[in-house]
Amino acid sequence: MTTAANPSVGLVGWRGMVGSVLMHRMQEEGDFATINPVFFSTSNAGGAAPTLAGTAEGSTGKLENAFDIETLAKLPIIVTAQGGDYTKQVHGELRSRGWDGLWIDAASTLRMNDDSIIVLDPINRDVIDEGLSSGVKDYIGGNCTVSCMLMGLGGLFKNNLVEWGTSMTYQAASGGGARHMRELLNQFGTLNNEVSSELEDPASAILEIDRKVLAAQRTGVDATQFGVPLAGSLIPWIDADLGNGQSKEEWKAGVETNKILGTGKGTEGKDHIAMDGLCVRIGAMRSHSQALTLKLREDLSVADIEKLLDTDNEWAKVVPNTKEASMADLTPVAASGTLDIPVGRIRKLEMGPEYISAFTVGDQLLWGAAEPLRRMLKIATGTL
Ligand SMILES: NC(=O)C1=CN([C@@H]2O[C@H](COP(=O)(O)OP(=O)(O)OC[C@H]3O[C@@H](n4cnc5c(N)ncnc54)[C@H](OP(=O)(O)O)[C@@H]3O)[C@@H](O)[C@H]2O)C=CC1
Ligand SMILES: N[C@@H](CC(=O)OP(=O)(O)O)C(=O)O
Repeated sequence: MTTAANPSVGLVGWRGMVGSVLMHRMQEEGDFATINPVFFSTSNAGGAAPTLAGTAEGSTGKLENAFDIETLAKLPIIVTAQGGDYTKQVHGELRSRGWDGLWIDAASTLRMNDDSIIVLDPINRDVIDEGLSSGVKDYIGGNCTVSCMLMGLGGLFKNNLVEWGTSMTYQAASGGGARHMRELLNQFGTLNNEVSSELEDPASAILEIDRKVLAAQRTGVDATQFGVPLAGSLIPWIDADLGNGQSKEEWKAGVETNKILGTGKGTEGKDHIAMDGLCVRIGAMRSHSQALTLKLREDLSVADIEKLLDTDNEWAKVVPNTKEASMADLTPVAASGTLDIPVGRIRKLEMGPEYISAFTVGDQLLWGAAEPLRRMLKIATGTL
């Protein structure tokens, strides 16, 4: 039951894809019992606020205007999953009029600012606690690929065992947003329709089917969102072109990993970790996968590595490096909709005893987006 003693928390972006996952998790965990939610909208101010499990009946009232700085400024905490444009427009205005509340945000806009912290508390609770006690006010969720990697490989990263790493990603359509997910499914449907009669006939020629599918991919599928067909293909570039051969998504792997861990260049007592790789979009729905090559600082046994990973946090789950286990438990289909971060394919590589491979998968809407924000809100309100 919400009470007057609970802190008021502004919720912006609650009906979007990330916001909906966040609301679902908050209800599932009973989080509304410890806050007084104030729901905002950029499109329907004055409309009815949602009735969510655990909020006191009638306590949420009407939707407030998400651009009304006066109303926002009365709140001690604002959580937003509205997107980067909203953050750009509203955050600066709030701060410049002296608002000193906590801003908890899914968008990347403020992530690399010197006065913000990237939140992923199972990995960097110390950095978050230090930030809260030293007066940091902006707490930003990390890039989904980076957060999922660190959740799976935390046992090595946190113990300063990684000298450098590459991450080759297989990122789901959801990273682009809801419309991208729909487009992927429509593309699959178009391709199937194109050859449905041939598929019904087991005697039809597979190369003729392939020819028709390719022709449809090249001319017949709607690729408005992705720009090129994704179904039955892949896209080896995600996010902006930085002009130096690297995509922005690839740049984030290095800078965000080090910021989350507090291992930025020059951080006393903590070694910078070189992280780089290639980011690729594939036709998965909502879980990002990545294949890692890590150079460790020590020659650890595979058993020791597995133990470190498995015991680091309750969500990392080591998958035995066998064909059966990998196929059953180390896929987007296995991980989606769960908070588990399976990590497998762990073995020593030919390059030497300190070189290992690993493969990890994570639901990019849960640990990749909503869950770190939900937990940050609980930390901020003293309930985690
Ligand atoms: N997609 C992802 O994988 C990730 C996204 N993020 C961040 O989160 C932000 C939000 O992403 P995402 O949730 O995908 O964005 P959405 O487009 O799903 O939602 C953003 C806003 O769009 C408005 N909206 C308009 N039409 C609809 C509709 N039909 N259904 C729902 N909402 C609608 C809502 O605002 P209103 O109610 O005010 O109209 C909503 O809050 C991103 O911009 C990004 O910064 C972070 C990590 C991962
Ligand atoms: N760029 C990610 C999704 C995302 O929103 O990332 P970020 O939070 O770093 O902008 C993807 O396409 O899979």
